[in-house]
Amino acid sequence: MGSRAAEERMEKSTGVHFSGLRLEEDHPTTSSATAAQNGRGEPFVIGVAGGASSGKTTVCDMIIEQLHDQRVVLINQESFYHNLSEEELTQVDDYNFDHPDAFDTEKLLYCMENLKHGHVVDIPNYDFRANKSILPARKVNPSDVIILEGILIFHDPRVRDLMSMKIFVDTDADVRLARRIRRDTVEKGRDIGTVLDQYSKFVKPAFDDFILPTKKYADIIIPRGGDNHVAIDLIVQHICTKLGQHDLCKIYPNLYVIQSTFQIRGMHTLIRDAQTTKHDFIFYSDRLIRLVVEHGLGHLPFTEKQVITPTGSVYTGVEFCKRLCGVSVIRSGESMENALRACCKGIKIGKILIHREGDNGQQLIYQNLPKDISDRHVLLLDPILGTGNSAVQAIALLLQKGVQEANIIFLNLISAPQGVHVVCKRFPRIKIVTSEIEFGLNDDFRVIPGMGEFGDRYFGTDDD
Ligand SMILES: Nc1ncnc2c1ncn2[C@@H]1O[C@H](COP(=O)(O)OP(=O)(O)O)[C@@H](O)[C@H]1O
Ligand SMILES: Nc1ccn([C@@H]2O[C@H](COP(=O)(O)O)[C@@H](O)[C@H]2O)c(=O)n1
Ligand SMILES: [Mg+2]
Repeated sequence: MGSRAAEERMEKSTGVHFSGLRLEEDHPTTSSATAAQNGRGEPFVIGVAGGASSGKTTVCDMIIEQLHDQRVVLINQESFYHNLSEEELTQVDDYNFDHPDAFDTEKLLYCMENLKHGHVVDIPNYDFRANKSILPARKVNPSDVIILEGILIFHDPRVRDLMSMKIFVDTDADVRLARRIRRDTVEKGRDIGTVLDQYSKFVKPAFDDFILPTKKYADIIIPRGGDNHVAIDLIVQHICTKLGQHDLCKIYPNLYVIQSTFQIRGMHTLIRDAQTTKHDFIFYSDRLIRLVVEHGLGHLPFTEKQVITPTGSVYTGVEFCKRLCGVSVIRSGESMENALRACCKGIKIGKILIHREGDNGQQLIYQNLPKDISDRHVLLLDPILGTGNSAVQAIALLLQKGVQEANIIFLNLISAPQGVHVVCKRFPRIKIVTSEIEFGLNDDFRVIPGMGEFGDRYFGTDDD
């Protein structure tokens, strides 16, 4: 790809983003594409409803803290309170802030639509003391996870339809009232008489009439709010699983893309950068390869094993699968052998050389495989899955040698969707483990964005 084309691609795919957790003016940072932009699909939207002071914000903060390696943004329904007229402001005690009409839901939908399409949005900054929005608005960046929180966030079906997961925080009325009194007097500077009047006049009736009836829409009901660590752990686990799933994983259940973290994105950024030195390229490729290998090993069968610890106690664990070997596709695949040896002491590693003539004529040139390979689970090593043609040749050879299709785990650093389709359709029982799915292939059948000729960069045989 020419440098002009590369520049155009950069312009399209980057731009200034800010962590959704922070106000722009606090912590400007640059970050890379979000789920919506990197082809992983739309953001995962979570709705969190419940009575006022039930612990919604506390639960959201705990989820966000545990999702520390993901781009998450929290949007409060309270940001979309209608601004009161001067007259309403003079009689604010008669205003019902707990009725669905108190919110500008159209504006909320507009902001969500923009966020889902990858645009930065201005979210009003609501001031409870002034009973109105104040400037500056909060700049919110598109994120992988959007949490929508508010007493009536499940009321409007159009808002509910945005959500992939709905959580209702269920806390006793007396606890909610006690917390509200404390919060409104201490944080909002209100007197207790006003707080109690508002509660009996508006808050309690609205809870019964509008909030409680939306509990039926919840997928998960959390009793005890932020005290319920088990529920929060399970929610976080579920979100992580969903985020780790590339759309291709939904088509091919045997394709595993290791869950992206900022560390993994950082390593990919380095090895994909054409300016990265050979030393750094090897260092970060090795780190990523090790992760892929460890992940691949996790798909091997195991048997239960009990051992006695030095304290004389029984530890019930598992034993590694012993009938195992590696097979590297020469030459790039050899870069993965060290990581495999480091993880599996004394492992046998066979080799296959496939000559690439153009990109359709693949020819098997050389093979050196363990004699008893048919009895083994095989970790097939090739850092790049491009067209899938070499992979098909290599896998066909393994099957010819008697290896069970289900016993092959194909390990890649990066995989092009075309290669995944070719391999998974032809060999639906083999597993593919990869660290990132690429955009595709260019006219020369090279993976894009890719990282160039992996073998040349790793073994130092490129031009520089
Ligand atoms: N589990 C808890 N134990 C004690 N205090 C809590 C707990 N959860 C929330 N709070 C306090 O109650 C108040 C309301 O909680 P918050 O999470 O803001 O509720 P909501 O967002 O539903 O109005 C806050 O002052 C918060 O610190
Ligand atoms: N100016 C306002 C606006 C809203 N409220 C009350 O806030 C409650 C909702 O906020 P939560 O964090 O508890 O979800 C709701 O009960 C409103 O009555 C207010 O007091 N003043
Ligand atoms: Mg709140």
